[in-house]
Amino acid sequence: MKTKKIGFIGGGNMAHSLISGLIASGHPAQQIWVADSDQEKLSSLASSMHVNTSATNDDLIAQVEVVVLAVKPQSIAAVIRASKASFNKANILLVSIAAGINQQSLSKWLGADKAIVRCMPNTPALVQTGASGLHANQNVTEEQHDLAENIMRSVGIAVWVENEFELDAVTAVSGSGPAYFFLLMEAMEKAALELGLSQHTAQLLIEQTALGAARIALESSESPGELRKRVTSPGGTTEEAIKTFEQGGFTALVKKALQAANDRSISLSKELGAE
Ligand SMILES: NC(=O)C1=CN([C@@H]2O[C@H](COP(=O)(O)OP(=O)(O)OC[C@H]3O[C@@H](n4cnc5c(N)ncnc54)[C@H](OP(=O)(O)O)[C@@H]3O)[C@@H](O)[C@H]2O)C=CC1
Ligand SMILES: O=C(O)[C@@H]1CCC=N1
Repeated sequence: MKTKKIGFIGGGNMAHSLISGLIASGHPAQQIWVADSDQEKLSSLASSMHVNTSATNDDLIAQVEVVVLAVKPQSIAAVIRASKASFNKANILLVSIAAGINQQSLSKWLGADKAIVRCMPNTPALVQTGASGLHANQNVTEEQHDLAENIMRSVGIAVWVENEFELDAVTAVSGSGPAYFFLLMEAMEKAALELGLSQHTAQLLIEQTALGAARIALESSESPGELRKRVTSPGGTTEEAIKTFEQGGFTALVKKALQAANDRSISLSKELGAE
């Protein structure tokens, strides 16, 4: 994997996270190419990460063995269509990380014989703790399958899903998931300030608590429910907080939020997909 040339079309938030994680895990920056319509963003990526830049998407495709399509879902069709001829290159693998753009549409725009992996990563790839779901079409070779998996594994964990529809759920759970935890952290910080803590102290305590909770959940054989009970002393403080969360419909609200994200992934595929 280390010797493969990887190109990113779109050098925004997610590409930045993936590229930083790849480099930190030992992938040489000289083996990475980026193209972005925003020249300022491109120069900044090149100077901060020492990756190669390509003046056009076609130049990038000519250089690499795997192209990670990291533009907004709304731009995917135009980007693929504009470079269709360049994608006519032996053994090229397209990895699309766009939310909601399905294999059927990608194949229609790119060509039915092309190797395509759909992937849903997340931004913690930046610090090599990403979580990705992947789905390959029937044209993907074993080597390309391993290549896509190795790219994602170098920045975190990677899980293949058998049915493509599962990627809508992966998007709702782990693709968007970091934002849910950040939202909780933001809300806790506001509450902590009201309770009299300084911003610095509140932030430090919340970040360390989030890290500790995640680590204990990962490393312990107990379920989150069991771990929660260990914190919740009968008649104590946590019990009051949990009761308040549930009176406000917390569990039902989380279910509704994830359903909304899942449904948006499906509606994106209808809005933006090929006819
Ligand atoms: N952010 C996240 O947490 C995650 C995002 N994703 C997916 O990743 C993809 C990218 O998201 P994100 O990184 O947040 O988006 P960004 O908008 O941050 O990045 C996309 C970049 O692509 C550039 N771009 C637009 N059109 C072209 C083009 N024709 N050729 C080359 N570059 C172009 C944009 O430039 P400009 O700004 O000038 O338009 C921008 O710099 C999306 O499809 C999203 O669904 C998946 C998982 C998580
Ligand atoms: O919000 C989005 O649509 C993208 C996909 C998952 C995370 N960010």
